[in-house]
Amino acid sequence: MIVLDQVSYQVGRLPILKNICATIEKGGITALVGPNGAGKSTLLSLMARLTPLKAGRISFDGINLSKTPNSEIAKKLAIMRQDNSITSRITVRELLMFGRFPYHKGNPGQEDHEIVEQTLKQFNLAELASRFVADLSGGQRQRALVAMVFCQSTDYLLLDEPLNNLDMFHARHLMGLLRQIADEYKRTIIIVLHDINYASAYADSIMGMKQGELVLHGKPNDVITPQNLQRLFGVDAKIVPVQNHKLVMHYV
Ligand SMILES: Nc1ncnc2c1ncn2[C@@H]1O[C@H](COP(=O)(O)OP(=O)(O)OP(=O)(O)O)[C@@H](O)[C@H]1O
Repeated sequence: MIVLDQVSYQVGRLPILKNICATIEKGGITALVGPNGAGKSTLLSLMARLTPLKAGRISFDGINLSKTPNSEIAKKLAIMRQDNSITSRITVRELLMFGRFPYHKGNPGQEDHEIVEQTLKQFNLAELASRFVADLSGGQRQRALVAMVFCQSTDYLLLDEPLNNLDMFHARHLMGLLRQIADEYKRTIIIVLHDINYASAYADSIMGMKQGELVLHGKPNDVITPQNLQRLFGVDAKIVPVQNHKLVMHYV
């Protein structure tokens, strides 16, 4: 369980996050949605301790994030950030093995190799395993980065817009895979999504942020309403039920 307790953040005098309080249950997928600049990436970055927390408290399974050594955090949570340019000449397979670093400390064993090979298959990356990450297309690189995060075998996976650059097939494949990871491997996934329909179709809960505030938090079918779409995005759109999910027809 993740507890966000009165989390605030400001840059200079500019408030970026305002008193965020939330409890995210263990297991399942939580989608973080909201307009550009709402503070989603900042919140994820604070949760991963990439940005130091200055106000409030964040805990994972009762462990206070601010008071835990990096080596312990690295086995508890893994993050894929939005800005993930990789310039060094490493292959996809090496990237995944890098994700295992908190366990093998530079000396991978049989289990590390098995996990990497299995993950390459799971993420449809076997054919790209020997390619340099820097030479991949944006979407291929994105998939490799999510696979690296998965390889870290952490309870919590924080993913900032992993569907960026993915085509229809790979976006759907990745969301299906994340669903499987949550269900079968009992991992907890917090994912920033811009497409609310993927949140509706694959997430267990949605947190909606706007102007640094958490304005809604609940099950997709409860929070996807015309009023909330208007409040969050300023959009009037028809909502259509499809296979028990509410899909937002915001294209027309
Ligand atoms: N270091 C910084 N200095 C100044 N402003 C910042 C800084 N980091 C973030 N901000 C501002 O904080 C706000 C929230 O940014 P953040 O990237 O968290 O939003 P987001 O919801 O992830 O947006 P997007 O959907 O566009 O990726 C934005 O207005 C951004 O300009």
